Amino acid sequence: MASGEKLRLGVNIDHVATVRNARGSAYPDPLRAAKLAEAAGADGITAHLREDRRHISDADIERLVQGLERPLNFEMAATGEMQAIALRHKPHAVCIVPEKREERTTEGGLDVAGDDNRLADFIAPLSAAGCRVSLFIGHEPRQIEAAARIGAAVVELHTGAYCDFHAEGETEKRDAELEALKAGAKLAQGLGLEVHAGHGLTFDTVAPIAAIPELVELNIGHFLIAEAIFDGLGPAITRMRELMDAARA
Ligand SMILES: CC(=O)[C@@H](O)[C@H](O)COP(=O)(O)O
Ligand SMILES: NCC(=O)COP(=O)(O)O
Repeated sequence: MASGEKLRLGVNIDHVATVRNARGSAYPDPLRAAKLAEAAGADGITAHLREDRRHISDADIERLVQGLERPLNFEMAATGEMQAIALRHKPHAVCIVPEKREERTTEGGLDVAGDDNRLADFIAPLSAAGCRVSLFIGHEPRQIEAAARIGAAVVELHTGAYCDFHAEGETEKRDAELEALKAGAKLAQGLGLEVHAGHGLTFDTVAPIAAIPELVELNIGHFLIAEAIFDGLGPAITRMRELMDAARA
């Protein structure tokens, strides 16, 4: 990141759709939340169209593509169905995420090193269509090296374990995870990858991650939507922005 350039905040609006779907109602509307997030300073909007459609729907993606001012980061599994949807909409960014049917949330990163030929073939048409392809991975060097080898433009490092250790009071494990994320970010940037991070970040955990100088973008969702219940989405995003900027200052 060039000095003075701000760390971007991508706001993930998946869990607006989770609340909507809990009652099968038409509200709350993820596009309305996304526009509010843009007005509050989000640099982009992230939405994960899961194969089981548990939150974001195909119609949500359609409306986000039509209605957003800022770039859409479209998260999806590496399946033919999702590739066709991405190629139809050509969002600014496509982030490939591993999915397990029964998981509560995205548990780990992609095994790029173990699936490199298939993933190389999978991302090639997306890159050719002008989408900035990102791979959601752990901080292990072999995964980062494989991401660079297969031609991804971006890696997003999974911060879930760091956040979980923090919540559980496992400070030694949290700090070890943070060090590994720092090393991973450095390695990825050295290999020419743009480096993002996200998953599970909160007001309490964001600063040490935002301070990692190689990071260009954080994607944050579940906590911001939860916090919006108490303070509103705009103020929650403003506060997150302040914490990110302070960590960079
Ligand atoms: C890939 C990622 O970290 C986000 O998409 C996050 O997982 C939100 O979606 P879920 O809560 O469905 O996992
Ligand atoms: N890719 C991570 C993301 O979009 C947000 O994850 P979370 O903050 O909802 O856990």
